[in-house]
Amino acid sequence: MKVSIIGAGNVGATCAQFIAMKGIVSEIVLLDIAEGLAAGKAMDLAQSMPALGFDTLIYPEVDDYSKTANSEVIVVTSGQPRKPGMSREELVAVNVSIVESVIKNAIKFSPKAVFVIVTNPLDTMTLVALKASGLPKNKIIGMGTILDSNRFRYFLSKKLQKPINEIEAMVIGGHGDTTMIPIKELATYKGIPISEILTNEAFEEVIKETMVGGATLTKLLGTSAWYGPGAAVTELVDTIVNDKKKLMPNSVYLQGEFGIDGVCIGVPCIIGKHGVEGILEIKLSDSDKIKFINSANAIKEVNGLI
Ligand SMILES: NC(=O)C1=CN([C@@H]2O[C@H](COP(=O)(O)OP(=O)(O)OC[C@H]3O[C@@H](n4cnc5c(N)ncnc54)[C@H](O)[C@@H]3O)[C@@H](O)[C@H]2O)C=CC1
Ligand SMILES: O=C([O-])CC(=O)C(=O)O
Repeated sequence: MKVSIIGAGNVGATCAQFIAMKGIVSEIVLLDIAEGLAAGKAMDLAQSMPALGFDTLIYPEVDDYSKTANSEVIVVTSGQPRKPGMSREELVAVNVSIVESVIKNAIKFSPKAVFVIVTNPLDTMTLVALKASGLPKNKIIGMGTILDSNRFRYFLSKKLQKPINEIEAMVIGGHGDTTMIPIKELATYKGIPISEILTNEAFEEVIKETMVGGATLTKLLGTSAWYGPGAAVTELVDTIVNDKKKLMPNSVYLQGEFGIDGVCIGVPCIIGKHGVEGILEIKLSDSDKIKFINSANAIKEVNGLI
């Protein structure tokens, strides 16, 4: 089993690290256009294996896609990250041509792969990938709201002072500071609705922290995050490769679901070896329905720039 990661920067290399450490596949190809970067990261990672007890083969490549041939999954982490003070949407002009060229190169050698898109602005880049690939929509998955959901769980765990793994929560909508929608009704602690435990004011604070979670990290780090993103991609890749049929929110192309047409946006979907194997049209509150429509319209506006 082979996974190729295109873009060996902070997020791509962390994906390689976590995927290797979890032993999800036997081979990882780490490709970048920057001379030396993929080679250095792959060598460094390989030298960590004896101490940590894993032995995935990691092949570095500089722009030679033939080595990615017959990958089960292609992860696209190539492109610029934002700097403090920027929105993700401001990256659209610089990243659109990168994603287009990466997809066109990768698909020549792995026409059956499922593509996981990570580059921002995520929902627009997922649409760019869908169009550039010509693949059926189930093969193109944008990873954003898995990460947002994990951040929602983190801020809830901090507020409640409870272990994060006892908390379930989901974010849908766009992967943007103003477009994501943390769903109150689905947040639970040990199965108990968190709305029964937290005051409305405290819950709203958590929602605000979640929505700017990526921006907060970007301000602290001077560039955007990588551990949370790398872990979320790893969970998604594991779900695809091992055909887990798991319910997880991802950006997928909608054609009428939730009353939305022609955009990629985060919705709960069943993920397995064929990629998106179903979309679950959960019942939204009236206010979340409005937020979802506004989110889709905001994504459409950015899509208009490509
Ligand atoms: N969807 C999500 O949840 C998240 C998305 N991101 C996005 O992921 C992208 C990557 O972020 P980082 O890894 O932090 O950036 P980075 O700058 O550390 O790495 C990006 C890498 O892409 C490479 N690259 C650029 N053009 C390329 C091409 N044509 N072919 C191959 N490689 C190419 C660069 O040489 C660089 O090594 C950014 O757009 C960022 O906004 C980051 C975190 C989370
Ligand atoms: O914040 C960013 O620009 C990177 C990203 O998408 C995230 O960490 O959620």
